[in-house]
Amino acid sequence: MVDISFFGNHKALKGTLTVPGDKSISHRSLIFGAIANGTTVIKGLLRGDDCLHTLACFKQLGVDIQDDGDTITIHGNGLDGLNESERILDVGNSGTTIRLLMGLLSARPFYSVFIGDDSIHRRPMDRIIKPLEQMGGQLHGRKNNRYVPITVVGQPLKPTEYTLPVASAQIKSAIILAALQTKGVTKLTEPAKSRDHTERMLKAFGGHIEIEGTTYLVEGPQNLTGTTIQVPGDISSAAFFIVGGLITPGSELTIQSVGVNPTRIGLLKVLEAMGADVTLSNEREWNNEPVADIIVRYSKLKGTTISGDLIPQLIDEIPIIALLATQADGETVIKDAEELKVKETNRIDTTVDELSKLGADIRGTDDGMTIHGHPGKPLKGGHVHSYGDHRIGMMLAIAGQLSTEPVIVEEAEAISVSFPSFETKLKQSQS
Ligand SMILES: O=C(O)C1=C[C@@H](OP(=O)(O)O)[C@@H](O)[C@H](O)C1
Ligand SMILES: C=C(OP(=O)(O)O)C(=O)O
Repeated sequence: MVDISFFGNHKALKGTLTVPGDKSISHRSLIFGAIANGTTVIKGLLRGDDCLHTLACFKQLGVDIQDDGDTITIHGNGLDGLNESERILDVGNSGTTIRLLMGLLSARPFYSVFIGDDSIHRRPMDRIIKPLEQMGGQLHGRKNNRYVPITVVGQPLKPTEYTLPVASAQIKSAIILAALQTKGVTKLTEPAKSRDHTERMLKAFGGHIEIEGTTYLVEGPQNLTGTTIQVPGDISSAAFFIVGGLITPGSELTIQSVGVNPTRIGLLKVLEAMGADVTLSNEREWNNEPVADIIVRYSKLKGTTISGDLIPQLIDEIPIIALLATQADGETVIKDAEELKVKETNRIDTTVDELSKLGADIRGTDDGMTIHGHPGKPLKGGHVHSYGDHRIGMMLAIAGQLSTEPVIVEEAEAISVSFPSFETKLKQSQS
């Protein structure tokens, strides 16, 4: 367990930077590359712990993956190129890895076992097992099929119609990966639009999916063809620098080549409502994914309400939005965000508890939190805990921009789950 001290001492954040590759897109590029026929080249893959676990799982499943330190090359042999792993598949801290691979492996003709870290052992897996069981899948987990360890006895599945209980790209993607291997048409409906990277990347690999609003039709079986993927920067990682710039007087930052997929830009919509000076430039597309440079300047902000269909578009950004709201004039209310309770930690509790320790005026609710902002009022320093949650760790590090004493983040090594170069980049930006 590593403690790291963060103390920005109100130093403006300045300059031009890039953030590591998008985590969701990185996982999917490895998955599709592994099950496609032919060569897939991935540039800009996130080398965070979560994606490295996905990569290691596919190596264990017998996929030929070369890594020259810059580019990943996968020599895929289609779905038949996956073979039973002799050992347990360890997903570490990564919910995306386990949930997407449960869907994928439920239709492969072999036996698989998954484990992960303590956090993964507390996160619900029945949300994946239920729809796959409806397709005839045989998956089992601890506590009545709810928790890891999970075993999967892969076999041919039948198509189904399923309505997701929550808007979740992990559930949607797990079912799509099973449906791609299943003869017939599988139909999914989600209550609100979740991130659509799987759908976009499926098309980049030559696959098909019909999308009508929040209903998806997948006809299987499908054969995919390897391609070249350039992964954009992760807006969920950029969010820490965007907020750092907005709350530290004198800041002006350009974050280059960030993914601005419409299902991921809830943060930008909230910032506009709060009056933030954030602009996009150099807009383009990489493999069906919109990309732009984001320019951020210190701004005076006002509180806002964040709820409903916007929540899935910014779910991972809520801890850092809570910090931002401490500096906005008036009240910020976040509701309809119960999903925060089943992330790496219960992010309602960990955000509220740790920001309260730093003197923030914040209160947890059943489905979110309420923050009373005090623009210009410094936060306190002292010991705070990430509880092994990378996003809580980085949010607390950015709080150190405005603290009167250093903010010492316990279990700060968790940050490498999604942003290994975070501390270095933050120090480089502090003018
Ligand atoms: O599919 C993905 O890549 C992800 C989906 C989201 O989870 P849910 O599907 O549980 O909402 C998000 O919180 C997670 O960081 C990554
Ligand atoms: C929730 C997250 O990831 P995962 O579900 O893949 O662990 C996250 O990165 O914030």
